[in-house]
Amino acid sequence: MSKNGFTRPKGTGESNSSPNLYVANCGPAVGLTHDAIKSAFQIFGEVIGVQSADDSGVRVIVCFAEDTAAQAAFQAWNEKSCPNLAGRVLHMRYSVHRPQKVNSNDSVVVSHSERELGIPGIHLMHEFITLEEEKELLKAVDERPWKSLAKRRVQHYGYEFLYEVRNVDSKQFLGELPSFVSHILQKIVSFPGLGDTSSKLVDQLTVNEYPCGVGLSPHIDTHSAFDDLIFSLSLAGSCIMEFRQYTEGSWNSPASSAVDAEELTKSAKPSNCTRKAVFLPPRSMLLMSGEGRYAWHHYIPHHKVDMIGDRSVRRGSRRVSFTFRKVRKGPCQCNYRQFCDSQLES
Ligand SMILES: O=C(O)CCC(=O)C(=O)O
Ligand SMILES: [Fe+2]
Repeated sequence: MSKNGFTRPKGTGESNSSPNLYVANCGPAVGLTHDAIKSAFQIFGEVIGVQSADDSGVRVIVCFAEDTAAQAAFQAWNEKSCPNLAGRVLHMRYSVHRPQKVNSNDSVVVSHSERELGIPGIHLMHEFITLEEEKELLKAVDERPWKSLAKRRVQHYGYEFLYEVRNVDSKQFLGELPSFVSHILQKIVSFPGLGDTSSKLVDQLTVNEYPCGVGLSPHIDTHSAFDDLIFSLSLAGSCIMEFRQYTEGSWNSPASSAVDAEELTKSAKPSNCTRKAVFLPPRSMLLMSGEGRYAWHHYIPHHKVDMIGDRSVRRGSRRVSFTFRKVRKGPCQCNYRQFCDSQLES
């Protein structure tokens, strides 16, 4: 079963009837975008969509509207050098969609883009880094010591994040962010639409490594701890991130303790909140700012399989995130007092 819930039908050969083709040796990692693949396959009939079959970047699922179009493509291009796709030899199989069972009570519409999500201040950029850069970042952190929490491992740079108080000790500077993230810092500075704010000069990095099925409790990053902009880069595996706007929330609800208090909120069924979610693929950069950063809780569900519409997406063996923030000097003066520890406690 691929991570999208597509699988090879029983039996072999061209007798199989399915509008979906699993196509190997083809994908963004070899310079073929999903759009380019879609237009190439469209000569056989309407293509509903092209999606990654897994995180490799070289295997895709091409979904046609009609079985006959998939058969025509299979006959013409399977195991042949394909002139419309840079002469690559494509390896194909028919594939069918078998959604996996998940808890439907938990369902929330999952968006693929910031526009669909529609939360002010939340931005998502796909393919923020290349596959090569992703590999190098993972190698760099895997060569450094991890600190084990109850269910995941972390590394902190710049300033240590103290989970008990959900804050940093701003007097304990650990040093500049490591050189292996220098090119990321440059890209952050030129993230579109940021303007001239000093909060893009991030100085704190938390690296989280989540094993498959581990998530993160709903929380708002403490206002008094960090400036307006929070950047989170996803590596290795995907997940969905849910955003919750509580009507009667406060800065530390619904979980009154640390971000790592997974058990506390694991079973909490939200009744008094608006929920939205976005899919975070590997190499994407999420920016939380403004209302999305200050007034919405963010949450990674504790699932091995995320439901995206009627598709099930199995999480990889791990997801590693790099969260970049700027430690706040002085109290937060945001317009979201209800969620602001600086303004409630002063
Ligand atoms: O893993 C992520 O993308 C988010 C991490 C996060 O929200 C946090 O460390 O506060
Ligand atoms: Fe967070």
